[in-house]
Amino acid sequence: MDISWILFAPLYAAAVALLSKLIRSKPNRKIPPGPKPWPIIGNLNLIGPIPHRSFHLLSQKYGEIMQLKFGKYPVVVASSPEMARQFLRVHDASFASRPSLAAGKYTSYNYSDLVWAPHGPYWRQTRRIYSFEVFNNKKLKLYERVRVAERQYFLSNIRALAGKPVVLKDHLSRYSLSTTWKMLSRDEYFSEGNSVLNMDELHEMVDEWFLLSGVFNIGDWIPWLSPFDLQGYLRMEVEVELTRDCVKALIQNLIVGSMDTSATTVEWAIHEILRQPRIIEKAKAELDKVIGRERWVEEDDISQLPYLDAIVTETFRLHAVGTMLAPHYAMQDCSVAGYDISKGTTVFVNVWSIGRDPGAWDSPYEFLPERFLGKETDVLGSNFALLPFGSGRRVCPGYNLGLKVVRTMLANLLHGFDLKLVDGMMPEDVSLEEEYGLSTHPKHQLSLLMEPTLPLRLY
Ligand code: HEM
Repeated sequence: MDISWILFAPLYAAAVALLSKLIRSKPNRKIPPGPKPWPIIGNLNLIGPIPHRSFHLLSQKYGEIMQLKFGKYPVVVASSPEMARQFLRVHDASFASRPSLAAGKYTSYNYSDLVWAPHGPYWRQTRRIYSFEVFNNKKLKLYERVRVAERQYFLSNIRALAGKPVVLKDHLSRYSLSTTWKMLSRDEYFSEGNSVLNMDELHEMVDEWFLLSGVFNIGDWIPWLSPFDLQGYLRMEVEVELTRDCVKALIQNLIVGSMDTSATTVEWAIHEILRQPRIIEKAKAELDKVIGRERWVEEDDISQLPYLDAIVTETFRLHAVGTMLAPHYAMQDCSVAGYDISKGTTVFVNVWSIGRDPGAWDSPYEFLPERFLGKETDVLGSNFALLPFGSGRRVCPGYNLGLKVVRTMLANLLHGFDLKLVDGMMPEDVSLEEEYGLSTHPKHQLSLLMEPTLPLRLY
């Protein structure tokens, strides 16, 4: 009996499967260019510890829209203002969801927060609560006195440390957090000696949230590896014992949103201007002229301080804390700029690349606030070359508060203190190295001497 068919049976089966797959696959699909994926890992091997830089390098080869595979899942990266516009404005409705990554499951009570919630009725309702109950202009104005009181506490604390090196980051985070917390609860979230919450624990929680939310967890993309938790991220689950998950997740957003983003932006601004003392001199001259030496800078003064505002805008350009926004997710098949993007694709808008796009910016790698002087520059999502808060349906709902805090915090630090480097450090030694996360920080924290410059009764 001829039994050769037994040997060839697996081959026949494979050929039939391939044929039926080809028949089922959609004809003439045009996929964005990108590197060839490996079996199992796809292109994960190309992503280094600072993913926006890895994407940036790849985009130089494959272009402003490219497609990779993480495991077997498609990932598209937009790296130009026009591609950002395509995903966040032209096709916003198709890409306004989030992928179901481990970060959202473990840090945000099973996607119950606003950052990780998939697009749908729950997300819409929580967004409405944020917009009307927390961030509307009237409410923000009402709570200006809270921000002023917290600012005073922040500035006095720093003044008390005159002559000693100050790790500015800790004070900045504490100030941002206390501002939001008191607007929400009218309560002390911590106080020296009698603490409701321990600041170090809270810091740890926020740092973990941002780290976990930003990481590329291998188990997300190669699901059969997820039980092994190869990078150890899932073991780092945030340990806060609370019960009502949705409320907890939303409050958690307010805490992490306010504590890290504004403080990190100011931290980056200080790193950049310490490298160029002329910028500090120019900003101080403007503050002396407009504000004088007898008072602090108030929120309403900012429109009179174009140079200060230009420093903030330039910081957003080079150091948007969300270097790739939060990941977006295709809810349906969609054609973008002539390419077919499949339902289920994760989309990253590489704001880090866009801020350095030579087609959009002169001398893109130079920190040059002057480029914004005499121009109306939008940072809230209509200028796709500058997207620190994102754009479209998922634009940051806290931008109004974030902008107020960043601008006044930086203005008052420059107005009320001389910032001096310690340990013989020279301006050019100030590091711009990054530590990646959902918010990207300076890798090396700075210690500074902060000498008061206004009459002491003001502190
Ligand atoms: C300088 C300050 C801030 C910056 C640069 C910033 C930046 C961002 C970015 C880039 C996104 C993602 C947008 C996208 O995925 O397309 C975002 C979303 C978000 N931000 Fe902010 N943010 C800031 C302040 C705040 C504050 C103060 C809060 C709350 C207290 C906040 C709460 C949120 C929330 C809840 C989301 C998720 C929105 C959604 O997915 O629908 N942010 N932010």
